[in-house]
Amino acid sequence: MFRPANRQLAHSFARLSLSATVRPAYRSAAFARIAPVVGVSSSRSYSAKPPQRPKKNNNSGNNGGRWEPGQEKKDLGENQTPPESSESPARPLPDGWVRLTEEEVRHLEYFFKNTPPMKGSTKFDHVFEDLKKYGAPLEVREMIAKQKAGSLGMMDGIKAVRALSKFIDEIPNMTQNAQNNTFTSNKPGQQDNAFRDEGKEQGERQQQEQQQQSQEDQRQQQHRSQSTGNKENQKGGPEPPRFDVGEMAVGIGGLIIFYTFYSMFSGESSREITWQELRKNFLDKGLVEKMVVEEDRVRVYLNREATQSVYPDSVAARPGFHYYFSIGSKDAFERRLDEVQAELGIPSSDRIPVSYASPGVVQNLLFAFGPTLLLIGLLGFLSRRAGGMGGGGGGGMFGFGKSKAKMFNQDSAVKVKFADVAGMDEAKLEIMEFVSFLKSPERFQRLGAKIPRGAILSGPPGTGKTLLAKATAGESQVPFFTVSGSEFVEMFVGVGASRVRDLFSTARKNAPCIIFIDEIDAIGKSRAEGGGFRGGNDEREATLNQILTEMDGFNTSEQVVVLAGTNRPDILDQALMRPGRFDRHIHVDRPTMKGRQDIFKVHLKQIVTKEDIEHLTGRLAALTPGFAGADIANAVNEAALVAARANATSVEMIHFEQAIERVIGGLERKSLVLSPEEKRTVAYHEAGHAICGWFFRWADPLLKVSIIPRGQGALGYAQYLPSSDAYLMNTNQLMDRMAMTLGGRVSEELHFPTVTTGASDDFKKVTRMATTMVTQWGMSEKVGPLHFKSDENTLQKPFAESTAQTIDAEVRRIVDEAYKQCKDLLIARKKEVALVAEELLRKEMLTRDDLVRLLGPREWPDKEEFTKYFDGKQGTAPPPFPTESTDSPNEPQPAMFEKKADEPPVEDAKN
Ligand SMILES: Nc1ncnc2c1ncn2[C@@H]1O[C@H](COP(=O)(O)OP(=O)(O)OP(=O)(O)O)[C@@H](O)[C@H]1O
Repeated sequence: MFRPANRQLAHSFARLSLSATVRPAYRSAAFARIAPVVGVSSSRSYSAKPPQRPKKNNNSGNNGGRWEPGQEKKDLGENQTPPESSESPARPLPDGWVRLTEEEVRHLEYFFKNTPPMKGSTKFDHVFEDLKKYGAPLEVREMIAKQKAGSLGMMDGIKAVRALSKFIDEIPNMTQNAQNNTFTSNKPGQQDNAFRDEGKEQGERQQQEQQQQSQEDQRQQQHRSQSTGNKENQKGGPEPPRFDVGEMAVGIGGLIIFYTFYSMFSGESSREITWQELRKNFLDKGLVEKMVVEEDRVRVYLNREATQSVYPDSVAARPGFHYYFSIGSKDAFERRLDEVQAELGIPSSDRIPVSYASPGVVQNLLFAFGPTLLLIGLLGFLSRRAGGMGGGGGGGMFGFGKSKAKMFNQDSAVKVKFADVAGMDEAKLEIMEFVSFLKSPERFQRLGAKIPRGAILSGPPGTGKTLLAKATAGESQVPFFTVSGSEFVEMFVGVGASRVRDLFSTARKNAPCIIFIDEIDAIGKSRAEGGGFRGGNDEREATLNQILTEMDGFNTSEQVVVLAGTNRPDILDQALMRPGRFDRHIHVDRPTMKGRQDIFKVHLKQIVTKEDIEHLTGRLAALTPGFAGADIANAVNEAALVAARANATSVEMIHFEQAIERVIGGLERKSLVLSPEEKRTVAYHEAGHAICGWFFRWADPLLKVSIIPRGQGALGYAQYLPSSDAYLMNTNQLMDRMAMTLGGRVSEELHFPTVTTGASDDFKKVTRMATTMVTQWGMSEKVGPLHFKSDENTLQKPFAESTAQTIDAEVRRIVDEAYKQCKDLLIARKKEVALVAEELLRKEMLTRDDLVRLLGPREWPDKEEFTKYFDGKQGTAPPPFPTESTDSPNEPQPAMFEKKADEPPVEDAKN
């Protein structure tokens, strides 16, 4: 009767078996765990027959009664079902089971009893009995055959255990049916009464045995029967058949594991010997069972049982062990063996069988082509990885070919929406089309419209190109891949292209989705650029070509939108911009006054402030012409930090103004101490700028003038409110601006015996402005309406030498005119300059109100936003917008400083 406890045991044993066969390192540990389990079944009381002795050869009387090789074969063919004894008539077996031959069982038994650590043990005797009577899975027979051939592997053991565990799984059915006195086979509908018959038969036999056995055995038997919980027994009925299928399976499982494990890992499995040793030790004593010739050597298989009796402690008798010796030629070996056998008087019918192992076709082919195939495979693998030549990138060597794009999807969601992007209504409108395409493509396809492939977002840094792309993904609710153009560039050729392939293939898998390539100019530069100075650009070109190919590869229904951001659309390859690739070109400019106000509103949402938002944002927007969205975000955050530093409960106007001042001019340099003479020079220099700004009609209205050093190298500055949204400037405005810029130096000339280096940056601006007027804006009569593109990277000038001279002369003329205009004013207003300079020396910083107090109201009407937000009632002092500065002699000008000074027209002049 199968006991649930045993079933559990059997299952755990099957699991344990697998791990034991798979991990040889745990050999002893596994065995230690197996042994107690096996020990459970050893308490059964089957009668164990003593191990059979090797049969003597009765056919040949001339060999001294030694063991005759081939005897077993003759008596009992290998793998041949033994003739059933009268005790055990043929009975059906479970599916997939075979009845082992006597020789096979004996082989197993011998293995057990001669392999440490089970040497001499009789604990498994009942298992061998079971094997004889009930058979075993076919896999066990195959294992035995392989072990004999020396090719038993781990998989054979695993297969056998699997077959057994399949059988174990069926045990509950058998147990159930056994209670109803029937066992069912695996096949539905087919009755298999193998174990029922076996059980009955065994029960009867055991009852007979029990009568013959000693009293003590009987008591032990009864005790055991009781402990199995047999119901009939408890009821006091007749002794039932004591057959326990689960217990038997556990026993066979243990046997399989032991057999596989120790066959494979029981130390030395072969040893070379000489022909002389073979002859003296084994041939002469008749211990050789067979020989197998393999190429240039011969395996010798000894009859183990005979060898064991002759050499009890030798390794030669160990299961799975064999000797081998080398041969010069097969003919010579056969001749020699014949001679020896003739000498020993062995009749030709009993001679040692010799077989020839042929390596087989596959093995031959492998030997011939294996190394070459391996080499080709290795090279293919490496080149595939290095160049990422496989479809979809394939990873690249050490992962180089994999795209580094970051992916955002619904989970790691892009939370940005169009509402978070302010001040670029037209750009939003344009890109909105992509959203509707991604959301409802059928609307477009129905009318036969081709879907736009992508768009280039161009514009100055920080204007919100990335933000806009993210918002597009956020609105469309699709995955968003973002990658920077520079991430495609690597030192290995082909990696960029591979990454592009990988990116697009991932995107296709995640369609509909958006790819955003930031700084596309890193790879998308015009291939014609660079003229004769090219070199090392092949990798970049290959990457660009790959992008072009991938974009061509989209079919119109593929919902992958490619957006790209750049600050330099002018240098992009024209192939990128053609229809069918980046169809749309969306320019995102610096925000207008209204745009800045909206952006301030977006960022002020997270700020605690009690100010009136409408007025606050208007004033801040007016103070920050030329600011990009990123500058605004930075200024707002800076204001909150300033307020926190001052322990304020809310961020106030003063904090915003200080923050803007800091963003524009940099940190105050309190550590920079100027001498009184230097300070005086700076004061007169700045006063010169301030007076020009106050009295020239077309100059920008002054907001603030200061002589506190800030940032890198600015010793003082005058700040104006430029005509922020003016995109056109006339000659008058340009001349006034140039004259105002020269005001610092002219003032120094007028008030000091010598001049300083402080006006260097002013000269640079004036020269650039004048040059642009002559060469690009057609503001010189002599040069005329011509545009000469100035490119500092090219050595050739786009004009003749004579034109160059004319340009030089015209630039000089314009600057001279501005200088004269400035000098005339400052001579006329020398007293006012001194007035402002002395006040500046006293207070270090003057506001517009101070100037009104010192100079009277400005003669020219102020701009509307100026009067609206700077009426002197709000705020302490207008923050700086440094348009003019006094340079320190040695230090470079801050880039920010210069840039703001020329907004917006001179920015164009750079091109
Ligand atoms: N129009 C805007 N509305 C709101 N915030 C903005 C806007 N433009 C920029 N910002 C802020 O500036 C930050 C930086 O902007 P973003 O990275 O999009 O600029 P970009 O144009 O892509 O810059 P770059 O050319 O240097 O890559 C944004 O995270 C956002 O906080």
